[in-house]
Amino acid sequence: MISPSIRTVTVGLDTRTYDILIGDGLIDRAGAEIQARLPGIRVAIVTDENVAAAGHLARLQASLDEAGIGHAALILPAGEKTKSFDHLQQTVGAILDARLERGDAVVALGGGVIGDLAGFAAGIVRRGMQFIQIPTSLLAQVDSSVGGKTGINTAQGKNLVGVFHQPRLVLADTSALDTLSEREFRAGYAEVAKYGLIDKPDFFAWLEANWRDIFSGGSARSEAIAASCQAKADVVARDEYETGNRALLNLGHTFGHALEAATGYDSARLVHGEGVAIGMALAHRFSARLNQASPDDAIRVETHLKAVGLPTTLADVPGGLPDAEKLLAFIAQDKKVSRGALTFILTHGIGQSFIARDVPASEVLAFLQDALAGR
Ligand SMILES: NC(=O)c1ccc[n+]([C@@H]2O[C@H](COP(=O)([O-])OP(=O)(O)OC[C@H]3O[C@@H](n4cnc5c(N)ncnc54)[C@H](O)[C@@H]3O)[C@@H](O)[C@H]2O)c1
Ligand SMILES: O=C(O)C(=O)C[C@@H](O)[C@H](O)[C@H](O)COP(=O)(O)O
Ligand SMILES: [Zn+2]
Repeated sequence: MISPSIRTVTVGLDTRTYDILIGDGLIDRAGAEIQARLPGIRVAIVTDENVAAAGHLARLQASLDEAGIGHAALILPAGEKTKSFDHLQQTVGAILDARLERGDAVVALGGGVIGDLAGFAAGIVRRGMQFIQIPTSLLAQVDSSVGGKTGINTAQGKNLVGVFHQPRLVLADTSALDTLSEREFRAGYAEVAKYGLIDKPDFFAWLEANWRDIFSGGSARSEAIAASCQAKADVVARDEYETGNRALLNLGHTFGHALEAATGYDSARLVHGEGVAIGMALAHRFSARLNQASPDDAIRVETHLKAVGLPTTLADVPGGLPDAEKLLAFIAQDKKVSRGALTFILTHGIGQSFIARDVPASEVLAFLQDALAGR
């Protein structure tokens, strides 16, 4: 069934092993791909207004009809604020109203917001339903659809409520990216660059040379998506529940998540990938300040992120930020905090990240004060 133009990356998790299929036109083949793996199921599609308006919902529904798969759909507002208790309740209600059984599937058709929310609902309705990811943003295709982290935000911080719940299948239709805005494509690129900065210096150098081809939809685009999925699959297969090195995937997120919370999850001001871009630039600068890395590496990271049009400093966040103490309070809610001690992903250089436990809050505070003052 799988054509040669479709790439497959496998996430190896014993009996819960699943495939990520990457290629053009997969939404139109979704019905057949689902029927082949989960015969006889019905599905609840969860999507958002932008994705539906771009025609992807209709394509998916037509494909499900063709395969004889019964379906219901819930269309939610677009944007980070949708990852909320209110929308979780609405999603759970819609799945139950559609009378889906435990063996039926929730299908997330959209970006990471829809994937995280719908995945959480799938993880808790009837104590765990089947879950299928059809990611339509670059960020979701390279990161959020893989690995089983699901959840919602609260006023206290990002992703503070959720469950691990792996999908049974990921269908990354690269043609869906043609309707994505440039801003959102750029934001997703931050997570692509992240894999290079974590432990793949050659991949980062390749991105520096090839990012234009990735942005213009050339062959480098699907290559970058597959490489990113492979990088994430390798980490998840070794450490599904983040008891160790999976935390490296959080590079840039300790600062980035605090910024998202501090801006009230207002997607007009800051989206996740932009927060991650600023967070990665800060993590490299903070590492240099703590004499862990050369300042030249921090400059190299910032130069590349700026070249693609991503924000890299606190001053790049429109509308102003709270003071350093308040930002530190959000950081103190991070899920990597252990017995009160802050954990950061720091680096010894490009592709040499490491988990730093017990980072003194006083160092973080002084760094944030300087960063807010533009020093
Ligand atoms: N679970 C994980 O492992 C993981 C990993 C990374 C990020 N995340 C989460 O993912 C979220 C960010 O994901 P995102 O950047 O995809 O945001 P998103 O879901 O808000 O999507 C970005 C925007 O693009 C629109 N969109 C998506 N696909 C489209 C398409 N094909 N055509 C037109 N418009 C389209 C959406 O409507 C939205 O406005 C954050 O909440 C973040 O915390 C989770
Ligand atoms: O999958 C992971 O593990 C990641 O950390 C990937 C991140 O890009 C993603 O944003 C994730 O949701 C952050 O995880 P969290 O545990 O800090 O909420
Ligand atoms: Zn992320």
